[in-house]
Formats: sequence, C-alpha cells, structure tokens
Amino acid sequence: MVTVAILALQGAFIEHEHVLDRLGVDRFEIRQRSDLERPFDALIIPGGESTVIGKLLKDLGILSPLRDRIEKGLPVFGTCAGLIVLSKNVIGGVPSLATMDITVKRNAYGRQLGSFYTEDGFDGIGKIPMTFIRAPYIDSVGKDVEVLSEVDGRIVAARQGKQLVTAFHPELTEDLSVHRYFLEEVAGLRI
Ligand SMILES: NC(=O)CC[C@H](N)C(=O)O
Repeated sequence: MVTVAILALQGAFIEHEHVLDRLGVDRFEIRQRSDLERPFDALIIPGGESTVIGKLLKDLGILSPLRDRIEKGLPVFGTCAGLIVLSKNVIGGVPSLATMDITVKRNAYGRQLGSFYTEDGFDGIGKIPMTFIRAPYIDSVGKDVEVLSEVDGRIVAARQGKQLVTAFHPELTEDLSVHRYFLEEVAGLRI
C-alpha cells in the first residue's frame, strides 16, 4: 500500500487529499514535526502562500528534517506555493526548502492575470487542464532539471530526479493524470 504525506500547514491541502482518495492512495497530514515519524513513500506540498508555509516549516522544526529527506531521495510534488518552497532561487524572496535547482518568479502573471485556466501539453501525459492562481513561473532551470511543460513560452512544470513541480493546480480540476504521473513515473510507486 502506497502512503503519501501531505504538508498541511496552510493552503490548498484538502484538494490534494481528495485526489489521492479518488486514486485509492492512503494519505495523512503533516502538521507538526512528530508527524514525520510515520512512514510514507512520497510527499505533496500544496499551493497557498509560500512565505507563510516557509515560516511555519522553520518555526515548527520541520524544515531541515524534510530537506534532508528530500535530498536523500524522498519523492516530492510541489504545486504553486509548493513549487516556490522547493526552489533554490526565488526572485525577490527567500527560498525555503531550496532542494530544486530552479529560479522562480512569484506572482509572475501580475494582479490582473493572476488567475486563469488553460489547456496545454505536459511531456509524458499530453494535453491537460491547468488552473493558475496568482501563479509563479520558472524563469530558468539548472542542468539536471527537465522541463515538462511551457505555457506561452514560460516554464510551468519541471522535474529533477524525484522532485516534481507545477506552477498550476492539478488538484483543482477533475483530471488525475499529473498526480498519477507523480506517483508512478517520478516516485516509481505502483498505485
Ligand atoms: N496559488 C498559490 O499557491 C499562489 C502562490 C503565492 N502567490 C505565493 O507566492 O506563495
């Protein structure tokens, strides 16, 4: 049985739980440091407010143990604010877990265009629905990072080893394919 931990400090974690329930995958929430003692196969970091998630990770003493686990190969999927928390370089902001070699621009689409819906290609899956909410985009990637999707010439999904990030929110659509891709292709789990 595959078990996925969901970081539930702030933001849209419940929507990820619903996706995992629909996929029939066991899941639990990480709210404090002791939750890390439970065994799990993969981690999801949801959208929300990256500065708040980063601060809570630090204040609750979760930041360094989690960084260690990710650096040792724990599969992790970050959406939107989760992408920002995982990136090594945040333009105009302080990185948090900083495990992925990407440079990110926050609130990159400006206030007016902060939220929009589109459909575009994702390598290894095909055309998928994408919901963006005050989204970041990836400005540049390091040599070990594979770009998986671009919208209007901007990188919105990427992978580095067992780390996957999307600037959009797959958990806010009916489409389960990105979560399935994360668990099967990135994490190498059988669900
Ligand atoms: N939907 C989201 O996660 C928005 C991210 C948010 N703008 C941030 O910078 O953290």
